[in-house]
Amino acid sequence: MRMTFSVAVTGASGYAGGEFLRLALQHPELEIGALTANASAGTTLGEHHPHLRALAPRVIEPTDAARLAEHDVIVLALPHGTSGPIAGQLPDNAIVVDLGADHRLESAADWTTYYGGDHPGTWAYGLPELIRAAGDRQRERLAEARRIAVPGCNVTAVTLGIQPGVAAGIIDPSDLVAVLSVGYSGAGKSLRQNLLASEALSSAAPYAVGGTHRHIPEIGQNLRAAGAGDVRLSFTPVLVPMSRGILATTTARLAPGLKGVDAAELRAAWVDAYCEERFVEVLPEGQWPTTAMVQGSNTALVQVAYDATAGRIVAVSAIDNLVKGTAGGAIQSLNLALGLPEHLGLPVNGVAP
Ligand SMILES: NC(=O)C1=CN([C@@H]2O[C@H](COP(=O)(O)OP(=O)(O)OC[C@H]3O[C@@H](n4cnc5c(N)ncnc54)[C@H](OP(=O)(O)O)[C@@H]3O)[C@@H](O)[C@H]2O)C=CC1
Ligand SMILES: CC(=O)N[C@@H](CCC(=O)OP(=O)(O)O)C(=O)O
Repeated sequence: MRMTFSVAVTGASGYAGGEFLRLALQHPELEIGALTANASAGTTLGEHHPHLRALAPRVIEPTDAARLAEHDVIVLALPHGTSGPIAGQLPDNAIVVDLGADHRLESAADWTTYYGGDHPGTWAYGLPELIRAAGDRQRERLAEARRIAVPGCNVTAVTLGIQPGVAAGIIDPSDLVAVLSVGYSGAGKSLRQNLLASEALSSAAPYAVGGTHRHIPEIGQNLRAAGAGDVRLSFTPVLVPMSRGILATTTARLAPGLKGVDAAELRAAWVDAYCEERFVEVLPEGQWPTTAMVQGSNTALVQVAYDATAGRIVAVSAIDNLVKGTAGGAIQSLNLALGLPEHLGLPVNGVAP
C-alpha cells in the first residue's frame, strides 16, 4: 500500500531547508506542506531558491508550532539553539527531524561546553551507518524513532572515514588528526565568514582552529559507540573555494601492540564494514575520493592506506555536505522512521562537472 506523508519545513529559506526541499520534491511518498522561516516570512520560496522551480510561487509563512503540527513530518532546518524551544511544542505523534545540532549530543556537559546554555535533549542519531560495538544497530533505533537528530556534516565525513578502523581495533582513537577541506555552503546563508567572492575564490582559510570546533564532541560520541575508549582528536576544518563538499583526511596511529598492518587486511576492514551499504562506498585500491565525485549525491566515498614511514593509517572520505551531510542523511533516516525503503528518493549518482 502506498502512503504519502505531509512534510513541513521550517528554515525553508536556508541552504539546509532548500536542499531538503529539492530532495523531497523527488521523493515519491513525501508531500510538501508548510514552508516557514523567520525574517523571510511573506516572501516567495523562489526568491531564496530560484532552482526549485516547482515551489517558486509558494509563500514562506512565519514559524508557528500549531501550523507545523498539522503535518506528519516536521523538518527543523534552523540555527542551533532555535529548534529546542519549537520542538517542545510539537505533538508526540509527529516525526520531527532536526537538521541542526540541538539534539545530537548525549552529554549535557559537552553541549554546555561547546554550545553554551542548557542542553535541549538527545534524539535518535540520524546516521544509519553508525557502527555500534554493543551489537544493536542504529537502523533499529531509527525505525522506532519519532525524533531524529541529523549529524553535523563534518561529523558524517570523519565518522564514516575512520569508524571501521575503530570497530576493528586497528587504530588508536586516542591519537587522531583530522584536516578537512570544506565548502562555503556549510556556513549557511547568513554571512558568518567573510564570503566576498573576491576573497573566498582565491584562498583556503582555516577556522575553529585549536580544538574549538563544535563537532569534536560529536565525533568522539560516534567513535565511542563504535568501540573507542579514550578519544583524542585534533580537528581542523579549512574553507576552500567550492560551494559544496567536504574532503576529510583523518590519520591515526596503529592500535597499541600492532607493529604494522598488511595493506589488504587494512582495506578489508573498511570493505567489510560497508559492503552492505548503498550510500557508503570504499573505492577500489589506489583510487582516492574527491568532492567532485559526490556532488549532488547521497554517497560517501572512502579510501584507506597505511603510511609505514609515519606509522599512521590515513583514511580519506568525501561527501556533499548538503546531501549526505544534511538533507540526504535526513531523508535516509526519515525513510526508516516512516517504514519506507531506506534509499527511497535518494540519489547515489552525482552531478558533474
Ligand atoms: N549548511 C550545511 O551544510 C549544514 C547545515 N546544518 C544545520 O542546518 C541548520 C540550518 O543551516 P543552514 O540552512 O546552513 O543555515 P541558513 O543560514 O542558510 O538558514 C537558516 C534558516 O533558519 C531560519 N531561521 C533563523 N532563525 C529562525 C527562527 N527563530 N525561527 C524560524 N526560522 C528561523 C532562517 O530564516 P530567515 O531566512 O527567514 O531568517 C533560514 O531559513 C543549522 O543548524 C546548521 O548548522 C547541518 C549540516 C550541514
Ligand atoms: C563551512 C562551515 O562553517 N561549516 C559548518 C558545518 C555546518 C554543520 O554541520 O553545522 P551544524 O553542526 O552546526 O549543524 C561548520 O564547520 O560549523
